[in-house]
Amino acid sequence: MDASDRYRFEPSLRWNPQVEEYFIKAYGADHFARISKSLTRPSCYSCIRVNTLKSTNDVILKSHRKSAETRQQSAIDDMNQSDANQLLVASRKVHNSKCQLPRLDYCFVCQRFRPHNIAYAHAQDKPPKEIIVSQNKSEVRFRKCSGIYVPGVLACSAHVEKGDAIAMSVDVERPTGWWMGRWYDTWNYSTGLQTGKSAAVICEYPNDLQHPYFSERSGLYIGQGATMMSRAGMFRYLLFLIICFLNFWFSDVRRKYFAKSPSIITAHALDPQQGDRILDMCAAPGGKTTAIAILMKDKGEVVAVDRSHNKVQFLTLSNSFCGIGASLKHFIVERGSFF
Ligand SMILES: C[S@@+](CC[C@H](N)C(=O)[O-])C[C@H]1O[C@@H](n2cnc3c(N)ncnc32)[C@H](O)[C@@H]1O
Repeated sequence: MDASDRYRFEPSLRWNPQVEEYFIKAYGADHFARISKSLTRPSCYSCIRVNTLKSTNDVILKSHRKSAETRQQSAIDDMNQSDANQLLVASRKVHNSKCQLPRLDYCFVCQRFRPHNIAYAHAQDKPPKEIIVSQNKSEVRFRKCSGIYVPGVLACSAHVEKGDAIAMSVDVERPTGWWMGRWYDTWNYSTGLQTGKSAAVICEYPNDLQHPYFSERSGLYIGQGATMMSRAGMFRYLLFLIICFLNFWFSDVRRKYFAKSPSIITAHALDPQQGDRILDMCAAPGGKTTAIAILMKDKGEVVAVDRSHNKVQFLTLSNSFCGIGASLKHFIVERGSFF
């Protein structure tokens, strides 16, 4: 395939005709076309809900701003003269502000300086270096507007160095990685729990990365990123961020202080009061459960149920880490199915 075709991606949405007609009537054709196009791009902001049982919006906002400045400075310090520098620095610039909606003043909005900063067509003046990632990982990352970590990488061009601009493609034929007759999915990004066995497999033998037939792989190009480590580094480190793809980071503000979650609106619509008894039927990973418990000021009763054993375990762990459930009369997390 010609490089000019391979490194171009023009995502578009196909709507159910009835839904499309409804929205066109509601918004007008032009406005709806713009909305439709925006939906093919990563969101340009994220909403952070502060755990008011542990901290306040002001404290978190200040700490987050400070760490964003530090990261930006370190990106500038790190600069080698590669064409990825601009991308790196731009992707680390974030602007945070308090949410202006009524009763949501304990949330803040992180907005990127250059929204939708993604190059869907690669500069054609030289053949790009490329990374192929698993479909599963790219979807998760795309939804969350974040980076790609080592376990999500299936193949990587030779001579990739830290700071290189990189074409990112998705292996659309394989949903995840394949090893010894079974699919692996080493890192659960939503829970942050690592399944030790399969992760070790990749570490000892990063099978796909060593394959010589990289150039024969088919991959759907989805955009450009900047590498945070060299190809050699990928063999050494297991879980490092490898592509800074539309990214902003929260790793240095600890999880117990906030959650990145739009569930907050749902919790407000429910309007839970202190002393209420609330059943959350499909609870994991706990976005609404924790939002509800916080609105109840941790006083009352919440029963959170999910059918997935692993997710229930994580929900229990993360809630106690967040200090939620400590003073609720009952805070029960169970495995079970409602439907
Ligand atoms: C989209 S997530 C829910 C998100 C969650 N409410 C929050 O705010 O973070 C859907 C969850 O429903 C669970 N689930 C699906 N079918 C279920 C069932 N029949 N009974 C209980 N849980 C179920 C899944 O395991 C999954 O964790």
